[in-house]
Amino acid sequence: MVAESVEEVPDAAELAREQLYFDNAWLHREEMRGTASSIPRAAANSGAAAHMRRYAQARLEQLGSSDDQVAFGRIDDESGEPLYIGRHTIFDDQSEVLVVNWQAKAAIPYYEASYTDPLGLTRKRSFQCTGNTIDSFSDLVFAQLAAAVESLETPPVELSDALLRDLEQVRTGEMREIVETIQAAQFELIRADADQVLVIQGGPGTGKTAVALHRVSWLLYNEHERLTPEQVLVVGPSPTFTRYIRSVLPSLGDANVDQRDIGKLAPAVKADRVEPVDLTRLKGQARMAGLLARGLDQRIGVPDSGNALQVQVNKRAVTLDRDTVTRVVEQVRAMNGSYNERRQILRERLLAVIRDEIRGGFGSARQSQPEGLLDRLWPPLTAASFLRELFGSGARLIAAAGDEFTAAEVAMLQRRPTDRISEERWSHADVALLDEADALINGAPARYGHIVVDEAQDLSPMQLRSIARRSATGSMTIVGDIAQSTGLWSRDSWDEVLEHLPATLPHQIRDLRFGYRVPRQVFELAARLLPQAAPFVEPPQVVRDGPAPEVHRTEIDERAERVVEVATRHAGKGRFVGIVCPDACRKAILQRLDADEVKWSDGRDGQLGQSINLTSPTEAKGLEFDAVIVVEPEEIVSGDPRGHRMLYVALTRTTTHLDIVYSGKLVAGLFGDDDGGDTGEEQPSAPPAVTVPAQTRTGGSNPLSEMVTEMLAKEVAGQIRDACPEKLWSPVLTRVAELLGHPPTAPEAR
Ligand SMILES: Nc1ncnc2c1ncn2[C@@H]1O[C@H](COP(=O)(O)OP(=O)(O)OP(=O)(O)O)[C@@H](O)[C@H]1O
Repeated sequence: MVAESVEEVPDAAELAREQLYFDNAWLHREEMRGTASSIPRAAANSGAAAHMRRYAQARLEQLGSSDDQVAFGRIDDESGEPLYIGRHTIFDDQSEVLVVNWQAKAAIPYYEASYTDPLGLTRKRSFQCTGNTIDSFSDLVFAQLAAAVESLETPPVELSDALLRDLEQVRTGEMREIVETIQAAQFELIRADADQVLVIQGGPGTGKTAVALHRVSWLLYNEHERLTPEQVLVVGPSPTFTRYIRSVLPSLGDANVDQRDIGKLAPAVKADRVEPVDLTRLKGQARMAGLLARGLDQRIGVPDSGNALQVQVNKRAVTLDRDTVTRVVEQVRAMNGSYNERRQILRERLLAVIRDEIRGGFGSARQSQPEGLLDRLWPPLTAASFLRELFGSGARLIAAAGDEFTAAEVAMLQRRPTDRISEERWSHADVALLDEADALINGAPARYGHIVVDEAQDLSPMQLRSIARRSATGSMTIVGDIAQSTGLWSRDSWDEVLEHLPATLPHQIRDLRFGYRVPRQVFELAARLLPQAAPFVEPPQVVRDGPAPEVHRTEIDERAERVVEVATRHAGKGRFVGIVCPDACRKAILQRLDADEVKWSDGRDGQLGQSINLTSPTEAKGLEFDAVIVVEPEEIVSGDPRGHRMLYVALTRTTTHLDIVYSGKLVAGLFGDDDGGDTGEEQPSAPPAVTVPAQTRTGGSNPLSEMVTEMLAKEVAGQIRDACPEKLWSPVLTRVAELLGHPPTAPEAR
């Protein structure tokens, strides 16, 4: 469990001294801001001025706003020399550093010093400010901390008040930077070597996304000679997620990083075609890459038809020698390079063949039109036209499939093309195929020096290939949680992801163990799913408490009303609310929201609103809300091949409040094993959360289950008592047991 850290209370004189330092640093920062603003005025011409304006703007952004506190921390080493840590470096008139920025190597001990290894520090101070006015500060004095810890049996997790305060803050629709409170284990990953594939694995809310984004900022600062913001790509699972995280890097001063969702990597198409699950899965498999490569190669060749080798030279038809053309085509086909690069080479070679053929008889070869012949030998294609023609032709598909696909799979891939290519409708799975085809036809896309992939555990092999081909060096940060891996590509191991990523650099898988988002009471409930969802995963250790989850049992036709009622109650208290509901319940809830004129936002639109948001469990991945309402958990479980994982995701989106609204069955195992068939009346709230540590949640008695049993038993007893005389109680109970399929054990046998 987490222990209180040893922190000193500030004294007034020291506070005043610190404020003087802050005021002085503030004045110097203002001077630096003034200098930055005047840079464009020094430009010799308008071109230079534009360039300098951009530079000045970037410099001003780096320096933050006038209202920002100059520093958030200070470290003192054994020499007694303090070092102030802030978001931006501040110099005085003699170019001495007054405040060092958090990414600087000198700031490392601020994050990584601990009572076991203080890294030469005697003290770490954290400031709480309003603007640049220090309200208070707290100190960790490492010698005192070590002494205090020695007296404890279990070493504590060091948690500062600043961290706990930060975690308690009300959330908005956008993720925030966490530079003030990054924890040592997180910082170690943030500054891990760039030359690797670093996999950050961790339970919900362990800070994986936050760490990956701060890692980008760290690398941009410390590796600036080889990495610019434009050379970094951050890939998220959905537009909503990308919007949710998009302001973190700009707020760290790194605005030009390319942040996109996985659907936006390929050539732009509208991907709204709905396809059967089997087809989506087939299209995501890596062997589709072979099919596309073969299919494209099969578009090249010398046609049999009579006039195929005719070209017009100086308005006269000339037929080229078949053997010669065939030899040239085969030579070019065997070359390296994209389809279009080689097509260009073939054009040049055809001109040479024409030159030889006419030997000056029909005028110059330059007056020939080889385009028609070129198109017949090597047709002009775009990714979309190639894929449309491939899927539209059984013969082409069969030839491209070779031995690697069954006849049934080929039949599944075939579809009738639309009359016009602009009318073609593409599916999500097609997007990665279009990207693969585009790379084959036009060559590799723009490549990046470092790529971050969030929620990587769910991506298809074809999507992973899309990402891999954008990596210039193999340097990547892969983020996710195997216990949250759901959908068609749910996995039990990172190896299945790594096999599709570049292997030019070594990889390592690192765990984050502390859960910062989800309060203990909620996590203990969610963790009950883990033995079934991901038995091999060690649950994170939660760091704070919150209110117990509430369970609402309603009639099916009152379910939407109850959901909206709970959501508006939370929203009324200024909370950022997420309704996580399976598709089957969605319509009724949104109708109810509209009927009640409640302002809400649709997670499918790619943007979260400030108040009530409606999302599916899949869309909710990676997001968080102050209050989460999970609707009909049983349907969430049955709606995904890894339904228990999906429910685990849904339940762990909250930073504070969790409500579960259901009308059917409650998922077996969530509240114990006996609650699946409960038919009781409304159950206004769940029993309080158990205090069993997550690590010991399996085996032994189950207090939550006992409480539910007790509650339901009392409810049923009340109904029987009200409904019939005492002499009927026993036969009624016997009949109830029979109806449930469990004849009661004879009393004497118990
Ligand atoms: N050191 C920290 N200081 C302050 N807040 C933190 C810290 N670490 C994590 N958090 C907060 O915890 C919450 C969860 O973080 P994040 O979304 O990065 O977790 P995650 O591991 O990616 O979760 P999930 O697996 O659910 O996507 C965020 O609100 C984040 O700001």
